[in-house]
Amino acid sequence: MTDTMTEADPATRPRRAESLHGRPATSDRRREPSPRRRPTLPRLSPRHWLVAAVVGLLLLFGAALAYLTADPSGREVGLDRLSELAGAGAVEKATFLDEDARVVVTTAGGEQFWVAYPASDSATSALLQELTASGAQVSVDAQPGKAVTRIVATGLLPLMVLAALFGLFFVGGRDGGASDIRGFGTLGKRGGGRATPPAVTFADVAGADEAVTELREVVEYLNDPGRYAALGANPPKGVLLFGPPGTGKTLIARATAGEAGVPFFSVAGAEFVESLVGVGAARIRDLFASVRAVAPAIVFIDELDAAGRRRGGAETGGSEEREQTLNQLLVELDGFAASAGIVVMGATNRPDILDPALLRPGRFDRHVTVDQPDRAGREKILQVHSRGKPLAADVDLAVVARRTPGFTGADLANVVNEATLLAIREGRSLIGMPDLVEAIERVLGGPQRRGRILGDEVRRRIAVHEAGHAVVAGAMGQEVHRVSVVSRGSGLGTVGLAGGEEAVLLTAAELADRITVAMSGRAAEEILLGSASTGSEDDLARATEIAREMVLRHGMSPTVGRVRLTGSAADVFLGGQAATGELSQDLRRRVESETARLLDAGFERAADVLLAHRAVVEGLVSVLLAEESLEGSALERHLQAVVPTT
Ligand SMILES: Nc1ncnc2c1ncn2[C@@H]1O[C@H](COP(=O)(O)OP(=O)(O)OP(=O)(O)O)[C@@H](O)[C@H]1O
Ligand SMILES: [Zn+2]
Repeated sequence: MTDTMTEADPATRPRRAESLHGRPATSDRRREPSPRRRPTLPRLSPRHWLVAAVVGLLLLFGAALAYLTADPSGREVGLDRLSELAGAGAVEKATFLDEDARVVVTTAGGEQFWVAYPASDSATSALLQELTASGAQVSVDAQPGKAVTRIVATGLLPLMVLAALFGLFFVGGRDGGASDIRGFGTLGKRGGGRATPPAVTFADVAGADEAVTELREVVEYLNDPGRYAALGANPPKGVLLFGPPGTGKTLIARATAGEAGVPFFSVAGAEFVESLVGVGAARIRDLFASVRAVAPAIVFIDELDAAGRRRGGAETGGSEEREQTLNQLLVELDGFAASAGIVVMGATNRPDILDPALLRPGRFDRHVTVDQPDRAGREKILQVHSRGKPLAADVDLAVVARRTPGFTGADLANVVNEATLLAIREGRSLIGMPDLVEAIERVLGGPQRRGRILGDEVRRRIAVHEAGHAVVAGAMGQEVHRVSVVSRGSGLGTVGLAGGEEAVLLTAAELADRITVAMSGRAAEEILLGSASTGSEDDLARATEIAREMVLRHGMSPTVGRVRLTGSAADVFLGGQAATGELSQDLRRRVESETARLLDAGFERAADVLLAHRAVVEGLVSVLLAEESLEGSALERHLQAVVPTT
């Protein structure tokens, strides 16, 4: 059981999650500015190469023609005029341009003109002799450059243009075999995929161990799809990656393909939503046709929410198109067999707005959370990105990691990049610590980051809240396997508790414990910080729900009695609204006060534990502020003093 300090919709929580946490008063992380796209050089497909070749060849052809037809200097005169001048000894210089079939003549007076070769070769040699005899300085230029150019321009170039055009039609005429450059031609034609698997592997992904572990199954499946089919096992057909922008969802999907050695098709959800009805659906059909041709393969749909938005909303324009697109996507997802070896991975940071039909079994039924990295994760990411970069001896990546809480993988890649640029700009061959520090400032100052970073005070409050949950849960004998103040999905911090959720029966004492654990974050804030915050809203909602059910459903309140209050009024009550009618005024009051009493009791118990172990809580808070997350034996050591001995 994971207890997530969630601030968002239930849909954003990992399945089987129990939430003990709350939302900050104002921010809504889901409305974050859309993810930055790092500019990358487009990969050229054969099709693009061919287009480039045709254009290039045509340009060459034009240049050659211009060269060949360029006029020699001077005006043209007749042969007889030349003979006249030669006879008078007035020709100073005569050049026979063989390729142009012209004679360029300079007179004693410095005048320049040209004469076309006579009609026959013999006449031309006669002219040559005549000019030589006249005392003119005569030369013959065979113009080898022009000769070659003429052959190329009139023979070879047109042939090459024709060949390239032919290739273009051939490549363009079938699916696949193209790249994933966005916005060029139709999706079907460019296919989105490359037959060669990406070069990135899990080794290039750092600080996302949980996600990587879950995706190993996908790799295994792609390595041998037939085995899944033979065993009748449920293959990982659709995987939904969710997490904040820049946490490496695209990278992880690409690395999964690289690890499995299969082609990777990448498209953006928005590409399927056109204004023309039916175009998006046709693109999806084309895409999957190309994927089937090269399977096993991975299809990655970035920003899945753009195409997979909940249907039937009151939207203006484009909704019919969106519906058709979504339906086609569902048809494709249902259409391929377990042995097909096709895995569709979707990424979103708004799982709450996805159409529920997309999340059904057999579709996007595997959910992988891609978290913001914690301190250790950030250090590993920094290591990955500074691989092969010249770091000065004073650089300590652990220190950089400590200084960058809240930074995503993309932010950290940016930091290393900026630091490199700084060093280059100043003509240094090594990247120093000052460069990295300056780079952190620059990335922090960027427009994307400013809203996302949490102030020290808020971080401390989150740490206090989470430490409170952890210590109280530990004291209640629950197994706490992880505490973290790193935002997870849309949450602020988390406490991972083992077991519990699947219990068949729960005793009144166990329910009371749950209320106590839920109230403990709030209690810690009040005790250690002297005030409450909005961060406990979800915790309170949970605790209240449990308390109401104890009173109304399970007859666990002495004052209300061992009774199951049924009927619509009680259900309304359970739904959190004031009951009307059916429950008597008196009974209603008793239900209310019993609920409040159970909640108060839970709070008091939590507060008692926290007061008794205040030093443990404070110790945990400072470790959390430094390390950001704590698990395994390190966490065990911290909670040792509070865990009851059995
Ligand atoms: N865990 C990580 N390990 C190493 N590098 C990372 C990691 N996360 C992000 N990066 C770096 O940040 C870049 C951007 O990440 P990516 O585009 O994969 O994020 P994303 O979650 O898909 O974001 P978006 O929501 O913006 O699409 C990656 O190409 C990589 O360089
Ligand atoms: Zn909480």
